[in-house]
Amino acid sequence: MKRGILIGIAGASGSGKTLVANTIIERLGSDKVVLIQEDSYYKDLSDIPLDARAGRNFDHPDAFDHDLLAEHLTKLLQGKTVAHPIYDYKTHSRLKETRTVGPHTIVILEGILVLNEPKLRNLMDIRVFIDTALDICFIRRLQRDIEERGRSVESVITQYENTVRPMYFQFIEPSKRYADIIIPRGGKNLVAIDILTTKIRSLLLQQEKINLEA
Ligand SMILES: Nc1ncnc2c1ncn2[C@@H]1O[C@H](COP(=O)(O)OP(=O)(O)O)[C@@H](O)[C@H]1O
Ligand SMILES: Nc1ccn([C@@H]2O[C@H](COP(=O)(O)O)[C@@H](O)[C@H]2O)c(=O)n1
Repeated sequence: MKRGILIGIAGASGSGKTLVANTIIERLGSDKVVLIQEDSYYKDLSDIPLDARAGRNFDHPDAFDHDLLAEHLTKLLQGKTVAHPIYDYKTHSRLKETRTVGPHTIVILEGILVLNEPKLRNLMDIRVFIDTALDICFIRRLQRDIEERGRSVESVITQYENTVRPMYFQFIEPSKRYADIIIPRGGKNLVAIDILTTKIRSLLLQQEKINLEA
């Protein structure tokens, strides 16, 4: 039986998905809410040489283990515990250790391709797309990837031209059609974040009541 609610948040890399998700979680202020990131489910590339890994296409659906992600989401929504993988962007691989994630009433899933993938989309109760201009996304990504993901200016630009931008137009932007809510400008659209937080709070109370009565 389904005991949880799944909110999916998609959008370009750097559009503000993580910021929107974390702002909602902070505002809800409840330990019944957990964030799951599609990025944690990138396939592990530790079996290929380190210098060959960086050239891979990380923006194509095949780069992700969506079967494992769908399995973990299904378990979390049924009130079960999962061994959530931990991804390292610097080595393009999964760490040996995992994070134990227990049941939560609200699961927020964020990632570039979560609306593109039917097996994820079909599990969602609310589908959100963050619609931020691509040039703004690129500037944010450039800063973040250099500061947090160990990248150089040249590598971010090359990756953007070769894979990030083309895959956005092939897979991410078309998935906007599946959204229930489209949030323009992303992370600091506080009106949209407030509306979504209010809706999620009401779903949380409703689902908690159902779970108590079950
Ligand atoms: N509206 C905004 N204004 C300023 N900075 C933002 C805004 N939205 C996101 N950022 C910053 O841009 C970077 C990328 O945002 P993030 O939420 O990680 O994007 P995504 O998860 O979609 O890749 C982060 O450093 C974040 O703090
Ligand atoms: N080893 C990797 C794995 C992923 N990426 C890039 O991350 C982007 C998705 O993450 P966001 O937080 O930005 O949504 C995606 O566009 C991949 O290109 C990477 O560079 N290296």
